[in-house]
Amino acid sequence: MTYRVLISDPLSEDGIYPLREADNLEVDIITDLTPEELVKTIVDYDALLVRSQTKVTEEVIAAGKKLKIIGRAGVGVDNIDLKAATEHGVIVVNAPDGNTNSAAEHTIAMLTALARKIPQAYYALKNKKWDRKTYVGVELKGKTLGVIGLGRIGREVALRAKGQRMNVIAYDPFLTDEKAEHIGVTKGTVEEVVQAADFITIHTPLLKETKNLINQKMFDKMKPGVQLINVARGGIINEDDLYDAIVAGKVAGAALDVFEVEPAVDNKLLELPEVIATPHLGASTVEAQESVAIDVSHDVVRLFNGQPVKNPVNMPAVPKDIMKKIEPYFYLAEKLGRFLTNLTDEVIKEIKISYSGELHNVEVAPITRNTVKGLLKPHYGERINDVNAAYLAEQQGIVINEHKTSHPKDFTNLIKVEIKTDTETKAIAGTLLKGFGPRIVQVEEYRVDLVPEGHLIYIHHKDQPGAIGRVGTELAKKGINIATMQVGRKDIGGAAIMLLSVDEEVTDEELQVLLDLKDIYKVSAVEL
Ligand SMILES: NC(=O)C1=CN([C@@H]2O[C@H](COP(=O)(O)OP(=O)(O)OC[C@H]3O[C@@H](n4cnc5c(N)ncnc54)[C@H](O)[C@@H]3O)[C@@H](O)[C@H]2O)C=CC1
Ligand SMILES: O=C(O)C(=O)COP(=O)(O)O
Repeated sequence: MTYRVLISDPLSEDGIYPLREADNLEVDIITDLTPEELVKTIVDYDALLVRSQTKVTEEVIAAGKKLKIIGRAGVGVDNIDLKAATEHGVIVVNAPDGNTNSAAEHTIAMLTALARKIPQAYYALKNKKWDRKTYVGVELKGKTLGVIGLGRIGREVALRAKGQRMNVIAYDPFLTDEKAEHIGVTKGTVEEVVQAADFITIHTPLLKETKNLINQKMFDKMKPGVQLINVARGGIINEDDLYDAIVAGKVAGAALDVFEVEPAVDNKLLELPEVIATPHLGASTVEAQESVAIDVSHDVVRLFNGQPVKNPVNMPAVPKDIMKKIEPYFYLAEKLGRFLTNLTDEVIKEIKISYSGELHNVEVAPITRNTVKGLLKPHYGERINDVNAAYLAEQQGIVINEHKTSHPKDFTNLIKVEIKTDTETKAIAGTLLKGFGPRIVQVEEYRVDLVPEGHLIYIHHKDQPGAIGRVGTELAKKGINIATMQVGRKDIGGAAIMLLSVDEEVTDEELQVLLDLKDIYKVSAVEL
């Protein structure tokens, strides 16, 4: 099978070699598409690779009926509708490490240029003005840099600023005292940071919580003459409030790489002499572009080779060593879910999954996702996958509960799945037998030993002589071959089950014939 990859923003040709080398991928580079053109074009593609220009809206994602992965060759995914991607089962990956260094270096370049008014002086000189009075700057040494967002880039900026002999104070909700000490920064609240700083640099993602984080109220708390740098995202600093603070003389300067609306050619901030700017160049180095393109390309190749991706954004990443331990359970988990679908006709309210034995101390969320996927597949078909399984369950109001216990009675590992409706609870359990593969070992309250695959007929009957024989005879009459058979009962002469695996799918009419037999209460076909 060949998958088609659309690259809609300029990516490094040297960085996309993993895509070019893959036998199962066909790559098209079509940049500068209008939103309408993208909606039309995406229909034919299985993967979309972008930078920050392409807006991957819900409309684009919904139009991409074949779309399985969106790769962001960079960090910020605010140009991608993550909710829509998750809902449509499209995995989003990014390249979180590839441009850290370049963005940090660009921030320091902006900081230095701002302090020494280099762009303004350059512009004057190019216009034949030799002006040594207007462009007097300030030293960085001994000044305080406030860093808001001490993630990958913020940390690198802090370390470099210390090299300039600056004091660094930082705010990040995940900054611990130990980490602050290790990096050599003072930890503060966001208010403390803006109050203490001579220069403030922003390195958070653009989120609902960070939009307009730096607003009029914050400017009021800042030192007079403060200068700001934004190489993160437009909109984190409120542009109107920044404009007013500069005009009022509170803010002495701002260095902006990013803007609320890009391209930012008509932005009023650019009219102010105190504002220096670059057109979103933080990640624009040969090295960063090659690195981010390689990272997303590898993830696309991984996905289409059935391997787990390394940098998922809309699904938790699972380390390789853990994935190795849990991946063998995915098939079993999906089959347990699939089987359970047949056990109730009522609305499922809760799925409880209990993991025991070897599974009690590993990350089981991916196994849970496979169980939920199997359970909901009859309702969603191929639309459901690892990315959206939990989301779709949540949309249906189904509560998912995971439990872990260390000691299963008879198995080294056991996955027990129970579904609860308003009136009943149905259970199934399975294990992975070393050297033999997956087995279903419990269906409802019956012990079984069943390979979870193929066509099954699941029968509830009364434990009476002749019941099993009648079923066998009837199937023989129809020319249906029984490959394996499991029986289980509660008490002699009481409720019992038969689980027959047959060589072909049975029709509703054939099931009805079985249901009409004496002592047979319920018959269903289970396709695993
Ligand atoms: N101008 C450019 O070309 C580039 C811009 N960026 C932007 O920089 C951002 C940061 O990149 P990385 O450092 O790689 O990401 P990261 O994920 O390593 O770090 C972001 C940090 O922000 C923190 N944070 C989240 N909410 C916060 C809040 N309300 N206040 C303070 N901190 C908060 C997080 O805890 C995290 O530590 C990206 O999201 C992207 O938008 C990234 C690369 C290049
Ligand atoms: O990685 C990021 O978040 C960036 O902002 C870089 O954007 P770009 O890929 O240069 O359009």
